Amino acid sequence: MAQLGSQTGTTLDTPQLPQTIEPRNPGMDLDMDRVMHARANRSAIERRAKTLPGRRSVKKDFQAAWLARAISCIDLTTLAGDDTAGRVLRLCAKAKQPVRADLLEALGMQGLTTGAVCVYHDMIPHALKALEGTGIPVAAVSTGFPAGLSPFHLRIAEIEESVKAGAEEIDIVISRRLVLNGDWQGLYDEMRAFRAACGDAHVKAILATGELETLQNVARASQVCMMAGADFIKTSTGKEPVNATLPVSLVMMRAIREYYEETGYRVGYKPAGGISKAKDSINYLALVKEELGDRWLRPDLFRFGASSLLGDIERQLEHHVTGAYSASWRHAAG
Ligand SMILES: O=C[C@H](O)COP(=O)(O)O
Repeated sequence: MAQLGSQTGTTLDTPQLPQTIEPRNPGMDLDMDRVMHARANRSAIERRAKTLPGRRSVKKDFQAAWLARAISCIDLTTLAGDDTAGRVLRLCAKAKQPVRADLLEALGMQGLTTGAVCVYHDMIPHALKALEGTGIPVAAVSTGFPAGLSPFHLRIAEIEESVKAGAEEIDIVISRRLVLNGDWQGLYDEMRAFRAACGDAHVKAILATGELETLQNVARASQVCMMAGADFIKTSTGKEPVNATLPVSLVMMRAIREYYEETGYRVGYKPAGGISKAKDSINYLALVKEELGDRWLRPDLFRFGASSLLGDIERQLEHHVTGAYSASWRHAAG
């Protein structure tokens, strides 16, 4: 596998998981001082975010490795009302072999898979069967996804059912109204209960940032969910009018960094919704590298929630192999 590098000249090794898997985030008591201290200066965040797209220059030799890393971090997703077993089987086939075999061979990337497959509860058995023996985990969205407005006991029961069905990762949605009302104790208690219902499964907390009104709310909700034991914080369901953005990602990554500095626990990050271009995936990976460091550039701490990103990455890898880069990609890659 080629090394991963950036304009800084630094390199990373292969995208396999490290020997030591991160311990689960045990959470901590709700610390209201820290919650109220969590702030986000919108204009400073937006200024910084504007410097990102187009400035990232990934050397040509490293481009395929960056894209391979992106693939290894995708939660390959189908979350549609008309999902069928057949669609989930096709999705799982893509997760197992994300790129054409001849391309993988030409790039020396045999064995590459996506990070996980993400489906609704009813699709878990189909995904598990299709992924048997691959080590690719099944993630299930839960708690009345995407609105999260079903009765609380049913949201807990849904998590328990999905864990029982074999999902190793549960993507819960928080109650946005708790954030909008500044009810941080309520959010903490809700997240704590979701965490407990997940048992040994990893829990990703979807904040639905496009509905939280301010970046300060995003910063505070991130802190509260981590204190309550979230293993990942995730931007969006993909169903809000505004989903993952770079400014929101900056705020959430900085919250993760603060939590790590404070507690020693690494919480993962998952931008989701509307990420469909290979060059966008590079921007996100570069941001993770700059804000959190290389350790977060692995599937146990970083995922893209994406239904259509893989197709564009495959096209770009094909161009890489044939040498036929598109003009826009050349520009984005520097
Ligand atoms: O969590 C994943 C998102 O729902 C995927 O959103 P997308 O279909 O815009 O890629």
